[in-house]
Amino acid sequence: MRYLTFALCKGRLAMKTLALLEQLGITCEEMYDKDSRKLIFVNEELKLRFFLAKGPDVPTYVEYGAADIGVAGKDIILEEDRKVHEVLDLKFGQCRMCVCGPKSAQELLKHHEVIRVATKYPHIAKDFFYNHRHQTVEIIKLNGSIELAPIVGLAEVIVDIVETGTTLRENGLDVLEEVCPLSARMIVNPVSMRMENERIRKLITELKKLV
Ligand SMILES: Nc1ncnc2c1ncn2[C@@H]1O[C@H](COP(=O)(O)OP(=O)(O)OP(=O)(O)O)[C@@H](O)[C@H]1O
Ligand SMILES: O=P(O)(O)OC[C@H]1O[C@H](OP(=O)(O)OP(=O)(O)O)[C@H](O)[C@@H]1O
Repeated sequence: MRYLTFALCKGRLAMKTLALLEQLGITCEEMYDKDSRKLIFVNEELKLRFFLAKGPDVPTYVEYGAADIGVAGKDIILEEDRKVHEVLDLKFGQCRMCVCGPKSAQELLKHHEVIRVATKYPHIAKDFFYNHRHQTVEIIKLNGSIELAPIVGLAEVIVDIVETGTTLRENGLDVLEEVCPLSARMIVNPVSMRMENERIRKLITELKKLV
């Protein structure tokens, strides 16, 4: 039996993914050691391997087959648009992709003005404004603290993740429009899906009972 390799996201989703796998008896003790710099972990008994990667890299590993299976946020899956099968909504990491800004920007949206949109997700933002709203905008790519952009005058609105709404509230911004709901998803390499069908199907079926 060959190893099945899992690519998991570092950060917010990591522990929840491990906790879910643990419920199926899939454990990887070494992975919980926060001080370790080790990147890949093996469960010899089940012939599984796990590694943690930066979120946006997870679909890349899965598309190329360097990982058979991945877990990543729907935001990342949409933004990266890789050739992978999305097989399961894991239901944790729930949040929303939204257009946000000061209340005053509502008018600019309403009149389809050519506004500036700051975001960590240029692909999602472009698709939403061009294909859904049929509005021409200027997309400005940022890498974090997106809420700053309308405050300092870099953009009129942002496209970003909203979970509790605290960041928006504390910065005097509002949700102006919802783009889509998000949560963690399981993705599979298309070739692995065929070659390791039985093992992967079994895993999906067992996970489905838990989520
Ligand atoms: N409040 C939230 N903010 C951001 N992402 C969230 C939130 N709630 C759930 N998520 C999910 O968690 C994933 C991001 O987790 P992570 O901790 O890696 O955040 P990040 O800020 O994007 O990472 P980094 O700090 O490396 O830029 C997202 O892809 C999303 O699907
Ligand atoms: O609605 P809330 O519960 O406040 O969560 C949403 C915030 O959390 C995320 O930022 P993150 O902490 O990942 O920092 P970043 O902006 O630097 O990526 C996201 O980009 C929002 O800013």
